[in-house]
Amino acid sequence: MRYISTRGGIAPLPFQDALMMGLARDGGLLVPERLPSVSEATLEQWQRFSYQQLALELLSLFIDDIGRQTLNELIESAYAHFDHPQVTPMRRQGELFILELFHGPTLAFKDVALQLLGNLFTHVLGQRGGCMNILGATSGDTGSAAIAGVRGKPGINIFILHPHGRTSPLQALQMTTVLDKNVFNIAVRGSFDDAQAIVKTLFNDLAFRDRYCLGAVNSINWARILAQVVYYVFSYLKLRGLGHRSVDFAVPTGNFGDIFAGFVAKNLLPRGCIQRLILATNANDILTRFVKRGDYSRSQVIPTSSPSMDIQIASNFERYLYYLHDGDSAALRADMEQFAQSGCLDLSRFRARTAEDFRSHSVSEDETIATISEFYQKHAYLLDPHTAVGVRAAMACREERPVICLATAHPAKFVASVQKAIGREAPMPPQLAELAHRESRCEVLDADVEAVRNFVVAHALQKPGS
Ligand SMILES: Cc1ncc(COP(=O)(O)O)c(C=O)c1O
Ligand SMILES: N[C@@H](CCOP(=O)(O)O)C(=O)O
Repeated sequence: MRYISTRGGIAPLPFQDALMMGLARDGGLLVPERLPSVSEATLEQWQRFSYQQLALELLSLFIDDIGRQTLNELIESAYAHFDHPQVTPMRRQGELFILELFHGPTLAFKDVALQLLGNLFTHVLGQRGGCMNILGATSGDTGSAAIAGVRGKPGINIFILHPHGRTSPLQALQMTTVLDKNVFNIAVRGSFDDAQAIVKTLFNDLAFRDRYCLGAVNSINWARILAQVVYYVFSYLKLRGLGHRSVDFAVPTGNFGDIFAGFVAKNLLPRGCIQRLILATNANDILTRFVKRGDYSRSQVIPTSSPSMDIQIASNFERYLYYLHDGDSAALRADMEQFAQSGCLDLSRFRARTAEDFRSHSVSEDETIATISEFYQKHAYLLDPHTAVGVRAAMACREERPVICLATAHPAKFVASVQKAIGREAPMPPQLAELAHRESRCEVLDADVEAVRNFVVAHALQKPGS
């Protein structure tokens, strides 16, 4: 399998090069040259596979430059520290199925991909030699999961930008209390969009990128999307085993990475297995407006109780737009340029196609808290605010099929919202309870490219001989 850029400006690459490139060198995002498809007969064979076995089969469809045995070892070790044998267990709660994606070390769905990504980076660096400086932006969860995936690994430094004071306090501590020498946290005075823009600007400075061997952990990296496809297929197979041939997924959405993995899974499986993706947003509803009206126009980021989704410019939207344009990179480039200049696009001409893929609903703050509270009263099951946004959207958009709701984070990470909803805190897992007593380290900088660049230069690993 080869990878190409949405913007059409690079020669096709094998997987390992795509992994190391992260953001395409022409400013676009890498996508596979073609999407493979999985037959009914293959699905029958996969029906009883463990999470790890299924991951090996699915990843092998997209990775042909890492030997099968090595890939198997990387997968096994990635999921060895999850606290549930099924990695992503699913529970029925009333009419909904809750897919728990928070059983990894940092208690959010990001661990599923980032534990594997850390292993893949180490494997490729081990073969090629050299070093890597990871540069990423987080609104709360990618940061700690990426840090957990690479802390202490030789040949890798990691620089993570988060919006100062806009994550939950525990999310910030999960990052800043990691004191390994290769970990650097930067709190930028601004929003997640500001942080993500700084990261992209530095990646698009090709001389800087090459000199400092920048690597990407955000979902701009295709490997992130790929690893996330697995839990869609795994959970679909579970419901298929119960006699459900067709399902919908409800996905709380910010940067459009998770739901894009769902789009890949939908297209990989036989037609109709995944019928619709329910795209759930909080008050930052640009993507809901896109699905409902084709209106893709950005506004100010609004802080909410689901802070990891406080995003207006969803980086992976470019990948979906590329498919809407049927792979026409020139048309995609024109749209991306127009959006960069004006902050809006009229995509209403795609509404019929978009409706085949998505339903969407935007959830208010009051509804988010009420959903946590009502769900707890009804099922004695605690949702985190992001998952609550997805559950509320599922209830608003569901049709006659079962809906699998992605539970993207553990509720204990969001103390204030849970307290507001049920009048007390969620039981605290030990890895969170101890954080408040730990030493922490973080650099606070203005949301300014040069300030971040200088910080990275001062702390980056250098290529041998440079
Ligand atoms: C807990 C949680 N839920 C949902 C999301 C949204 O996922 P995505 O950005 O892939 O759309 C995020 C952030 O990515 C998150 O951290
Ligand atoms: N919500 C995310 C934002 C970054 O998204 P990513 O999937 O592109 O890494 C976070 O928690 O940081």
